[in-house]
Amino acid sequence: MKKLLITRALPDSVLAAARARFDVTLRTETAGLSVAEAAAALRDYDAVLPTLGDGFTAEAFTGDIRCGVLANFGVGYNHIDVAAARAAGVAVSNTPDAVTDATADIGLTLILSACRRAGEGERLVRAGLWTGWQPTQMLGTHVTGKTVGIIGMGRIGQAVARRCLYGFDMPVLYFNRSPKMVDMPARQVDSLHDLMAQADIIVVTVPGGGANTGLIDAAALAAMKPTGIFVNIARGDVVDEDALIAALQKGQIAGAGLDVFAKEPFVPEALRALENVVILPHLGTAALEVREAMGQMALDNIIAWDEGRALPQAV
Ligand SMILES: NC(=O)C1=CN([C@@H]2O[C@H](COP(=O)(O)OP(=O)(O)OC[C@H]3O[C@@H](n4cnc5c(N)ncnc54)[C@H](O)[C@@H]3O)[C@@H](O)[C@H]2O)C=CC1
Ligand SMILES: O=C(O)C(=O)CO
Repeated sequence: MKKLLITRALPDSVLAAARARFDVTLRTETAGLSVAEAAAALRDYDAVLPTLGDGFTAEAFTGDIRCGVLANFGVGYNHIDVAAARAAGVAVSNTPDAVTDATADIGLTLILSACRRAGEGERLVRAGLWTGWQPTQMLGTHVTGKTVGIIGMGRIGQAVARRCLYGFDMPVLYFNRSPKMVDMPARQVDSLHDLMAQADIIVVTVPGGGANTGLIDAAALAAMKPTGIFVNIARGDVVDEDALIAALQKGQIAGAGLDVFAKEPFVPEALRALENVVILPHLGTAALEVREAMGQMALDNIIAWDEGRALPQAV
């Protein structure tokens, strides 16, 4: 039996399926693998099922390598240096599609919560400070009919766009790195700053890492409307977090909804102190059947590798 390292606890059904087929070591820590631990995993196991936060940097691939496949649990693989993996003969796969609807749903959760001040309202009630319904209390941004601007019109971006368009009558604008045709009435905008300026609500759905680190900087945020709401469901490093905090503190934008942060699980105190920000602990795919589908997809890629077949979701 091949030796498989699973770097984080997974749903029972996925673990049972993995154990039926492989000699499984399950790591139960919640923190990701350090670079040294990632290097040791590549040295000691035939296959690894890693996830976000694990340190598969170029340095991790410089030692002895026994591992033949890294089957990532998640669609985002910015924690894996894929070029270094390829050079070391390690195949990489991910879990596209399995994550799309759930992550888009969290995007809508953040749009609605940030616009309608849901977090702030809940804190008020829990603190026993609600004095009763009033026509002028806690007025937020009306979502229906507002223009949404999607940055990165891939699988998740399109799923967010469809929900906005058909659920909330929202005109959809999008900015994609390459020209992108989509099967819905949405308009592609040629410049990131034009998109930031034209939309009422911005949703970021690009991959993290590489050239996308710092894509949304102070200048991009400054292009937004003062009434604008900024939502990030992609990766924290895509946004200059200090610039975002400054924009929120100055009232340069109206609010934000964030599922991801630059240095997870660290969330800056300055961000946590802001009433006009809705903060979630990277909940995009946090539903049992979604996590089961992701785990089974990762496992199917390891089985394909074990049987000498092409990886179905090769990166
Ligand atoms: N919050 C969460 O729990 C989750 C977050 N994610 C994140 O969402 C990301 C997107 O996932 P998918 O939609 O499946 O990927 P995808 O590959 O289908 O879509 C990404 C899109 O972004 C575009 N793009 C890339 N760089 C760009 C740039 N600089 N400017 C404009 N467009 C750019 C690509 O051309 C592509 O259309 C993942 O890489 C992951 O980091 C994914 C799942 C869950
Ligand atoms: O799939 C991903 O990239 C995530 O962030 C977690 O599901």
